[in-house]
Amino acid sequence: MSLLNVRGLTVRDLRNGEVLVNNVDFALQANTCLGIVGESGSGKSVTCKALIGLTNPWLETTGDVRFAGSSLLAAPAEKLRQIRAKRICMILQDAMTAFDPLYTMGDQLIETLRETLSWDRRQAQSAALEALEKMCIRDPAGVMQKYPHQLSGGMLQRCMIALALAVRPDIVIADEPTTALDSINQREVVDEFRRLQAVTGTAIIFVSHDLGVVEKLAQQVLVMQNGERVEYGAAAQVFYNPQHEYTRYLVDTRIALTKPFRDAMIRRCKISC
Ligand SMILES: Nc1ncnc2c1ncn2[C@@H]1O[C@H](COP(=O)(O)OP(=O)(O)OP(=O)(O)O)[C@@H](O)[C@H]1O
Repeated sequence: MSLLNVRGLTVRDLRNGEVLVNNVDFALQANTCLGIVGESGSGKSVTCKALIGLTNPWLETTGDVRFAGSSLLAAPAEKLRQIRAKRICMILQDAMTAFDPLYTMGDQLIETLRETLSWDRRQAQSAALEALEKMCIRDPAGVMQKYPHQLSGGMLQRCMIALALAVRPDIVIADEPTTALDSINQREVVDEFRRLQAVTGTAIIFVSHDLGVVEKLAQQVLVMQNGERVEYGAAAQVFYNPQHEYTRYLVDTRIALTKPFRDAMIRRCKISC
């Protein structure tokens, strides 16, 4: 049985009847990563938020979403809140807005762990430190004393992943977690997600418009366009033998974007070798 099973997920804007996500099916297996790709506005974020009841009140979600066998769409608000706190965590696009600028990272990590897992302060503090160490953050004690604005975007993303690591949810939903980062930090954050998966076995839904990033992480890929599922399957199949024209377009665009860079690097290497 899949950890998460989604059938006919549909999200409609009740104000104007617009269908934002239309009849989407997919599944997430334990200890795997599902990549959701598609251009801006294709419905990736709305899909993820709808799974865990985080959409605005004017959006109506229908279909069947089963987490470990039980329905998430039918779950009472309090149960859903508990699931979001402990079992399905969402990592947001912009790490800067996820943390409160008025508190140190240590206070925020410790308080979140205390509240979520009912730990005492010492327990939460050592778990936070351990999680930061596991994310290969140098001087974790120093980072705990810093305020968010004193840390880089990449470091804040790592702190968010560290928090997810400490909570050890069943599923982490990461919505474009590398968008705000430069390419070096992007690569580091992707490595952290790999580490997160290796250390905890957490299943990941990784949303991105960057196929290159998804290719490094995902075993399964869902391609979305205009709120519809256009392709879904094993990553190798989707990337190397795409069936749908739109997927071919995404793959070709990526090649077109990266080829000049790759060629330039090869030329440079040849000159200097
Ligand atoms: N809260 C909302 N209320 C109404 N419409 C929304 C809401 N959020 C998103 N939409 C609309 O739903 C559609 C899908 O948006 P969504 O944010 O899911 O796209 P996306 O694929 O995640 O894009 P991006 O890569 O830019 O984040 C868009 O047309 C968007 O304008």
